Amino acid sequence: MTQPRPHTPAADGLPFMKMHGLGNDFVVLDSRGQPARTTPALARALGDRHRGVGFDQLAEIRDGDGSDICLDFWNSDGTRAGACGNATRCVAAHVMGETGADTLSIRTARGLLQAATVDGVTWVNMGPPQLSWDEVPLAREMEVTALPLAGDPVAVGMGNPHCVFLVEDAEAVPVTETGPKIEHDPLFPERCNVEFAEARARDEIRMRVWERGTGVTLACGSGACATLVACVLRDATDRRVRMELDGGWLSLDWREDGVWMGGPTSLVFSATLSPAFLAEVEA
Ligand SMILES: N[C@H](CCC[C@H](N)C(=O)O)C(=O)O
Repeated sequence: MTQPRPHTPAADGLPFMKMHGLGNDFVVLDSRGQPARTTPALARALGDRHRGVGFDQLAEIRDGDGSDICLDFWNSDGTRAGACGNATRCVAAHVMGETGADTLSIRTARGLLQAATVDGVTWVNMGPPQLSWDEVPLAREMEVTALPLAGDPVAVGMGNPHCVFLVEDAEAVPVTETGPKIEHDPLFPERCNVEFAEARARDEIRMRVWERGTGVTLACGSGACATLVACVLRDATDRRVRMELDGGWLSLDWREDGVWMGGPTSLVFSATLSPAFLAEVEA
């Protein structure tokens, strides 16, 4: 399809923002007041770091639905992600900056999430963990703390599936070798994100991640939440920790109402996709 869409005259292209949280990087489309734009083909084309823009996830803001905004997430392989903690924080910081409010409600595939700015830091409640086999989901009925996998990992749903390994030394883990094997293990019918967590103290965790549909990233917010939950279930840490990821530090707090996560966010630039690029994607 080469016809320009009515709400974006060809001459204007498609505006987007590039953001990151701890180096977990995002292209953000703001489709409030207009039809959603993302297709699997657009996500793949934009996610190409050589011929597109490059991102770990694409996030698309839409008009609120009983919430301030709605947010959809895509991986660079064109698949959807039900949750993305770092992009949620980045978009929340941006929208709260626009309105001057210090709280925001965000509807995602996972449900309604709350964000808040406290002392200049953006926090998001990623919701309560999903700890039954069919919520994660796993292939068949079992305890999420008793998976038939070497290394005795814990499965945790945070709106997307995670498999968390508690390890002695996170630096020594061959993430690019083990990550994809676990991502595609038949135990996870929707594949999974894979985390390797070293509990350094009751209040500190080191974590490295392999993301479903993306690969190694510098950070993963929903993965950080899943990691905290796994460490608490194994009694390796308390419910409130600092976590070091490859891209920096997050604060996490598993409260009654869900897992809260706070940390830095950054808007890198705003730019416009050329009509020629869009026409190529749509061709
Ligand atoms: N980076 C994201 C998670 C992406 C998860 C995605 N790879 C999936 O398919 O679930 C985060 O900060 O939570």
